[in-house]
Amino acid sequence: MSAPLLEGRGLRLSYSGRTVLAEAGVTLGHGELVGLIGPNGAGKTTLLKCLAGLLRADAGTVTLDGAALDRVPPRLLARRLAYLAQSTAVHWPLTVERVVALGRLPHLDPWRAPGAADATAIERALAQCGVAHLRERVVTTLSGGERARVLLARALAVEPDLLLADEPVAGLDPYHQLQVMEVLRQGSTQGMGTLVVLHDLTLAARYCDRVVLLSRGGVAADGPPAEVLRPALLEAVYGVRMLTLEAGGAVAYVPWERLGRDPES
Ligand SMILES: Nc1ncnc2c1ncn2[C@@H]1O[C@H](COP(=O)(O)OP(=O)(O)OP(=O)(O)O)[C@@H](O)[C@H]1O
Repeated sequence: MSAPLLEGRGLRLSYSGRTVLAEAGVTLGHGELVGLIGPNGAGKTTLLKCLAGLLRADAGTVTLDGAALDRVPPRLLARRLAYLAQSTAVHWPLTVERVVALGRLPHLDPWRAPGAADATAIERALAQCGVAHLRERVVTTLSGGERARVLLARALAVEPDLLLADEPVAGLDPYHQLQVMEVLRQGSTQGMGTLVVLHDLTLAARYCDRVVLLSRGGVAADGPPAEVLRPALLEAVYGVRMLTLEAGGAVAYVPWERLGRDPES
């Protein structure tokens, strides 16, 4: 059997003696769209950073196509893996088009100017994220939701095999939440493996092939959305009773009632 596209196993990480990741593990296959969910502070960003090679765990392994991630040459890794951070802060006053073009940097070398393939990737990413009309705008002047979509476009312009996206729909209006999830879904049909941090369980249920529920730094459940998003499990992990609304074979999850103290505190 071939190795998964990305695999993290037994990842442990502590800050000042406080456990943030406790034997966390996740796999991601080619063409899979996997939702990473869990309460604030559960360790989702930390896990994503470990999987991206941005943070070294105290123990455990991360492999890309079966090879240790830290052995993959940085330039090759930058071509294959795109990481979309939770923060949408941008400090450089570049135009939107230039920001998205930065996604092509791993594919260029000092002796080759950007070519047709680069231009195509940039145009496609601008269009997919609905920001082509903003191309001449300076990115620091954009609204939060506009900026978030520009940063996703930069990640997609890489044309990576693997996208690790930390809350790409945070701060987006309903139209653009659906647009972004559709873009991720489309990426999957073209073979891109995506691990996406989400707080919206309805989006996770509707778009993801699989959902990984993180709680207190460990994986509480990993499986198809219908198996993971069970009322009793959600109550235990989130400390919230969810209303579930079923319509046309889909399930919507509405946070309804807090059941006690914050389960991560
Ligand atoms: N550099 C750090 N030093 C100390 N503690 C940290 C550090 N980075 C993260 N933490 C702690 O680790 C825990 C997990 O943080 P992380 O950002 O991974 O959570 P998360 O699941 O992504 O949360 P959220 O949903 O709020 O984004 C939190 O309790 C956080 O306070």
